[in-house]
Amino acid sequence: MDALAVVAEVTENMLGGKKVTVVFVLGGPGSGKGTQCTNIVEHFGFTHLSAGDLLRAEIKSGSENGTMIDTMIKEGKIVPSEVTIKLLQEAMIKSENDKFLIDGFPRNEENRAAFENVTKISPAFVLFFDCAEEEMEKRLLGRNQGRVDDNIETIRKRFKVFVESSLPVIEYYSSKDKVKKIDAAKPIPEVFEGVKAIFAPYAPKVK
Ligand SMILES: Nc1ncnc2c1ncn2[C@@H]1O[C@H](COP(=O)(O)OP(=O)(O)OP(=O)(O)O)[C@@H](O)[C@H]1O
Ligand SMILES: Nc1ccn([C@@H]2O[C@H](COP(=O)(O)O)[C@@H](O)[C@H]2O)c(=O)n1
Ligand SMILES: [Mg+2]
Repeated sequence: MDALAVVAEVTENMLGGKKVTVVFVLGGPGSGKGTQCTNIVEHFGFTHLSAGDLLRAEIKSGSENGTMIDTMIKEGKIVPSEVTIKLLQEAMIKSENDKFLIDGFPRNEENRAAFENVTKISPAFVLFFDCAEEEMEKRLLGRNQGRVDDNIETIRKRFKVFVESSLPVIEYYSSKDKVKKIDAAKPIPEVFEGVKAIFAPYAPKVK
C-alpha cells in the first residue's frame, strides 16, 4: 500500500475524532424507511437520522431557514444541500454512537456530491426499499401523522422528484455495487426479515 493510500484509509469516514459507519436508507415516499429504521435501531444499535425529521425540527426551532424549509417541504422539493448536511453533521458529532442510518438522504445528485465533498464520508452500503407507487400512495394517505406533505397533490410531486432526482442517486451507487435492494411491498415483519439478513454482520457482539 503506498503512502497516499494509507493517509486515505486513516482519514476517510472520520467525523469529530471518531470513525463512523454510515448506511444511506433510500426509497420512495412511504416505502417504509422510517418504520424499518426503528427496527434496525432496536436490533443493531444504529442511530437513526432522518433528514426529513431534522428539517421539520429545524422549522419548529424557529431557525432563520425555517420558512424556506417549510415552503420546500409543502412543495415536495429538495432543500439546498448545505442546510441538510449541516444538520446531519451536527447530529452525528453530537451523538455518542459511531453507526448511523441516514434516512432520506442523499435525495439528489447535489445532496450526494456535496455530502461526499464536505464530510469525506462514503456509505458502507445503501439500503433501498423498493415499492410500487400505488402501494406507497395508499400508505401515505393512511399515515395520519399530521404531515403537511401527506396530501395527494404533494404526494404526486414527491413521487415525481423521487423518479427524476432520487432514482439516479440509487443508480449511481448501484454502479459502485453498493446497493442492497429490499422488496418493501411485503408486510412490515417480512420486510424486516430481509433487512435483518443484511445487517447480520453489524449485530452487537455477545460477550
Ligand atoms: N411494509 C409495510 N406494509 C404496510 N404499511 C407499511 C409498511 N411499512 C410502513 N408502513 C406504513 O406506511 C406509512 C409510511 O411508512 P414510513 O413512514 O416508514 O415511510 P417512509 O419511507 O419513511 O416515508 P417518507 O419518505 O414519507 O418519510 C406508515 O403509516 C407505516 O406504518
Ligand atoms: N435530503 C432531504 C430529505 C428531505 N427533504 C425534504 O423533506 C421532505 C420530507 O422528507 P421525508 O424523508 O421525511 O419524506 C421531502 O419531501 C423534502 O421536501 C429534503 O429537502 N432533502
Ligand atoms: Mg420517513
